[in-house]
Amino acid sequence: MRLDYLSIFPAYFDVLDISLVGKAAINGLVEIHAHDLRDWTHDRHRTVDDTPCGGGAGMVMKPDPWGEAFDEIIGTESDPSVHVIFPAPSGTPFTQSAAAELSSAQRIVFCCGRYEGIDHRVIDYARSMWTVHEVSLGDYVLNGGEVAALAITEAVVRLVPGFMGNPESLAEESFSAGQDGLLEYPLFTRPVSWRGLDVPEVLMSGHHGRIASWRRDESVRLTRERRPDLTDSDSSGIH
Ligand SMILES: Nc1ccccc1-c1cnco1
Repeated sequence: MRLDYLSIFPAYFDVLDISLVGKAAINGLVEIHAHDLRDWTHDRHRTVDDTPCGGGAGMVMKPDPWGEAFDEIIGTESDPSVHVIFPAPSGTPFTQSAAAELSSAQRIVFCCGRYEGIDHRVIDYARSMWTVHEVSLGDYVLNGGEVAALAITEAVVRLVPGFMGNPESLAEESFSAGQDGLLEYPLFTRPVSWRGLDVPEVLMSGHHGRIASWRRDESVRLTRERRPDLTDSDSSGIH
């Protein structure tokens, strides 16, 4: 899988060389390329923004640098196998199932907007050429798409076959299919007693049936408490 990042702050992605994703890059599972959008400007100030047509506050990212960067990084041929991701507050909520789908992609290009956003024709052009995803991480405001791109990268790459040492651990995580769309149950390890707090006895009983039942009950309780929106979804085991 090749991952490209287009940003006016490409140094954000240096962290990928040290994180878990870095290991995948080393063993050849993942190829990381970060690019400075200003490399595709031609004026002395390396300008990437301009005032919004129709007025309004702030600045909008000009289409030209993006178009020239696309030509060089992706090419000028249409190819639906290339996934282009625009993190944006107006995007579709990013989910674990979207991460799972993207984990089989051979090529993902992250376009990290800043200012008030990117000239919409950039997205329209990208849609005419590749498979485009405008995605939001949640209902809050970031200063740009870089942090969202890092989060999406981690969610996707850890699902790439061969990346996780123990793929079985993926099955029991929150939002994984194996978890029935429920939140993960509380976890404990040694010591059994810590600052007057004890591991639930059932987990020390060695009775696998009771342990599984306790874990399921805890997942259902937590999901009902914190994510009632998940309790009605078809994927959750509770209704
Ligand atoms: N607020 C933002 C600004 C720029 C690019 C993405 C976002 C974003 C993504 N998910 C939530 O916010």
